[in-house]
Amino acid sequence: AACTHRNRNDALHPLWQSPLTIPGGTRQSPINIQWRDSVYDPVLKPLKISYDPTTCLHIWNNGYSFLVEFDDSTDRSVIVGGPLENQYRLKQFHFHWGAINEWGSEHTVDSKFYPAELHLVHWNAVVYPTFEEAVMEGNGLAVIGVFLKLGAHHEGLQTLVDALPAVKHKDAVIEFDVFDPSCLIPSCPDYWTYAGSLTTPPLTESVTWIIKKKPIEVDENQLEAFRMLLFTSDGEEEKRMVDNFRPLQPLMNRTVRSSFQ
Ligand SMILES: COc1ccc(C[C@H]2SC(=S)NC2=O)c(OC)c1
Ligand SMILES: [Zn+2]
Repeated sequence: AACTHRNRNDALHPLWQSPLTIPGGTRQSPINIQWRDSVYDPVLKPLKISYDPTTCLHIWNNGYSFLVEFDDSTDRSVIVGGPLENQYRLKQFHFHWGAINEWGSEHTVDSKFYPAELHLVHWNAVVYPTFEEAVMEGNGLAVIGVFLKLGAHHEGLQTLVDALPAVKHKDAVIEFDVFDPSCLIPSCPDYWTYAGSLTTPPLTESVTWIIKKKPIEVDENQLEAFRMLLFTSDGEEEKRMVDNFRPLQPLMNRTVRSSFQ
């Protein structure tokens, strides 16, 4: 079902009024990760994650997803190592999800969709003066992708879920002042990495993707809480915020590397 869902009118998908592809794009995201085609790279280091929970600022509904934004004016919440040459600063995290549990993730593994996918967005503040400039550069961003699968209740996610009714409508924002997003990242160190892009406009090819092999488990109520958010502003005709993921893009001349054998 998911595959027909994706093929039917992808270009007309509500989220993609703008052109689906960028002219000359050679490293677009998301992609299908074919496990057996990924290449183990022994040179890849473990990813080092150090987040300061007090850098958390607020949650807001931007009309595409809900974002938790961080104070990225200093190096208090950073990642380093893995495939990265520099240290990258945490700017925000957000999710992508489906209307039903059969699909929702942006990346797939051996053509399997997960019900949702978490993106933790970081930028290269060592080389670039601002996030906006980093967004335009090949080594500007590093995004950690974490798959969500249906299973046990996730305690750490619940604090976030409890705040969602307050940001039901587009442009709603609430203060969210202490949260450590490392509780959303599996302890298993294994990941895939490849060179890709933003998955929404401007679709710039500036992302080093780090996709965790292990998903986190969340329960049905927690996924349903995502689905009660709205794409629309207060007062407009309600459109549920679901299926906010981009269709799969061609791998082209890329290799997906794995940190594990
Ligand atoms: C202008 O710069 C932007 C615009 C949009 C997003 C969010 C997109 S990109 C991604 S990964 N997932 C998403 O939903 C950015 O995130 C880095 C950066
Ligand atoms: Zn995303």
